[in-house]
Parts: sequence; structure tokens; C-alpha cells
Amino acid sequence: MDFLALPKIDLHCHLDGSVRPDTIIDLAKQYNIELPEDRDAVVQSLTVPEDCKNLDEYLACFSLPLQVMQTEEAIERISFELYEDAALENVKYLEVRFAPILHVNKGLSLDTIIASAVKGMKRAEEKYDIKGNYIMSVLRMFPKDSIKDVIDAGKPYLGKGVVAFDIAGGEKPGFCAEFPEYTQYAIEQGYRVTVHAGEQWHGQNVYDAVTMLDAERIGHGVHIQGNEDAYNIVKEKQVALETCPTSNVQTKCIHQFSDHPIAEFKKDGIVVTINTDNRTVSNTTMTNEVKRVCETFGLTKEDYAEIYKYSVESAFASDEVKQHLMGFVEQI
Ligand SMILES: O=c1[nH]cnc2c1ncn2[C@@H]1O[C@H](CO)[C@@H](O)[C@H]1O
Ligand SMILES: [Zn+2]
Repeated sequence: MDFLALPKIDLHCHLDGSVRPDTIIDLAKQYNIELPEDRDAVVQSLTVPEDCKNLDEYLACFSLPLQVMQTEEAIERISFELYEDAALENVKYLEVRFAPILHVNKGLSLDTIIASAVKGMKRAEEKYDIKGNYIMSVLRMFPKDSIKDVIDAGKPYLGKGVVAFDIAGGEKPGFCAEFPEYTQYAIEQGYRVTVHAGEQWHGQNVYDAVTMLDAERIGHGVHIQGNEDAYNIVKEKQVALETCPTSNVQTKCIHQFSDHPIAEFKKDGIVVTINTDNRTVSNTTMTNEVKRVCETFGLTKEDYAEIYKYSVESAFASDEVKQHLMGFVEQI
């Protein structure tokens, strides 16, 4: 298979984890933000170390990108460049997520932050054969008082570049009990819901995200393995798992790539999708993820076509966009 030429879909990609290192250097100079001594050191600070111990250490790599992502221009540019990078490797549809509340440090309003991200995406959609949507993330460990503000700020963009609500950040057992009020509010406003769960252990969180938070998709979800209730509900309800295999190995959620359950899940009828999580932090691309999954688990073109179709079916896109994306299946 020519993995670069294959049509691809990425449903789980963080904006702040996917910034080009050269853009960070450029913007840091412009804004007088202190940088590590040379380009290699910058790349090193942005990319997860080999000996990363866990998800919390992985999340430390977001500190420098977030420092430069505090102006309209920076957010618009980074959004455009992410869609451009994806388009150039034949990603046909990309849902990008980020937490608007992490971008208010220099006084931007939530509205301006979301508008800038959507504007960059639209500029790329005009230039390239790619379509996209944004997902508004909130962080589990952050104070809850701004969550409804984020949901309200994204509301005017629903159907115009924003589609869904997500909960991200370090994972604790039982976190879902704190969030039904917020996912319910988001659903009432017209958002779709996906939740990071079952990433760092805790399969029970997946069950809770589906039953308590009405999550339609789950970010990662690999740890439904070993939790019968979680496994069964994901299978019965055909809840799509947004798996990000390289990221899961880096955060030590999975011991090694060949231990990833994606192929086993697929064989058993679970809806699995292949995604990047963070192109820069995880030092990956969709081409790399699809190649590693297909080669490690011996997946055929037909298997990949099925996974591609799962991604189309579980995308938070309009029917029109989904139909357009189904048109690429014959290129697989
Ligand atoms: O794999 C992940 N699991 C949980 N949270 C994550 C992951 N990758 C990134 N973020 C968190 O999401 C925020 C918004 O994009 C990032 O700043 C990071 O803290
Ligand atoms: Zn993620």
C-alpha cells in the first residue's frame, strides 16, 4: 500500500500538540518569548522523550506552544498550517481540538480565540482538498467555572466550523461524576460529545463516559480491555474509539506498539479509528500511524477501507461532507 497516497481521516488531533517547530521559533522571536538554545533543543522540548513515564509527563510538552498561541495571528496561522500539513499527506477530513481557555493569557476573548482557529481552517479548506471541524476541549483538572463560558463562546460557530465538546487532560478514576452537568449543557446547545477516557488505565471511565456523559465517541478507550462492562457497552452501542497508537505507547498506556489492541478490537466488531493525537508532541503523521498499524498487524487494503469507513461514519461532519468522504473509498 502507498500509505502517503491513501485517503485518510484524523478525528483526534490537538492543535497545541501539532504546531510546526519552525513556527514556534518564528513566533517566539516575534513575541520575545525565551527559547531553548538552538533548534534541536526546541524540537526536543516539544517532543515527548523516549523515556516518558506517563501521560502527565507527556502533557508537559505543551507548555512552549501554548506560550506562543496567545494572539489571533498565531492561532490563525497554526490552524492553517496544521490543515495544510494534513492535506499534503492526503488527509481528507480533520477534526482538530484545543482548549480555548488555555489561550486567554494575553487578554484574547474566547470568541476571538475560536474565530481565529476557524478562520485558519477555512483558509486551508479553500486552498486544499481537505475539510475540517473544530472540537472545543476543556481540561479535567481546571476550575469548572469557565466550562459553560467555553460552550457558550463556541455556540455561534456550531455548524460553521465547530461541532463538538471534549474533556481532556490527565485521567483520574471516576472523573465523569463531575461532568454530567456540562456535557448535558453542551448537548442542549447542539454540540456532539467525545471524551478522553480509558487512556491511562481506568476502563471504567469509558463506561461512565458513555452512560453518564452521553459520549458518542471515546478518545483512546484502549483500556476497555479488561473491563467487561466498558467493553460490552462500546461494542453494543457501536461507540467509536479514537485510537492514537503511537501516543499510547509514548504515554506508557500500552507497553509496546505490537500490544496495541486496535486490530483485536476491530476483529471483534468494535468501531476503531486511527488518529494522530499530537503531530509534533508525538512526532507523527497520519501516514505514519496508518502504516504502523497496517504493517504491525498485517492489515489488508480491505481492512483499512473498513477503518476509513468507520471514520467517515463517526465523523461529526454534515451528511454532505460524509458523502464526499465516502467517495474516496474507491482510491483505497
Ligand atoms: O492524549 C491526551 N490525553 C489527554 N489530554 C491531552 C492529550 N493530548 C493533549 N491533551 C491536552 O489537551 C489540551 C488541549 O489540546 C492540551 O493542552 C493537553 O493538555
Ligand atoms: Zn488527545
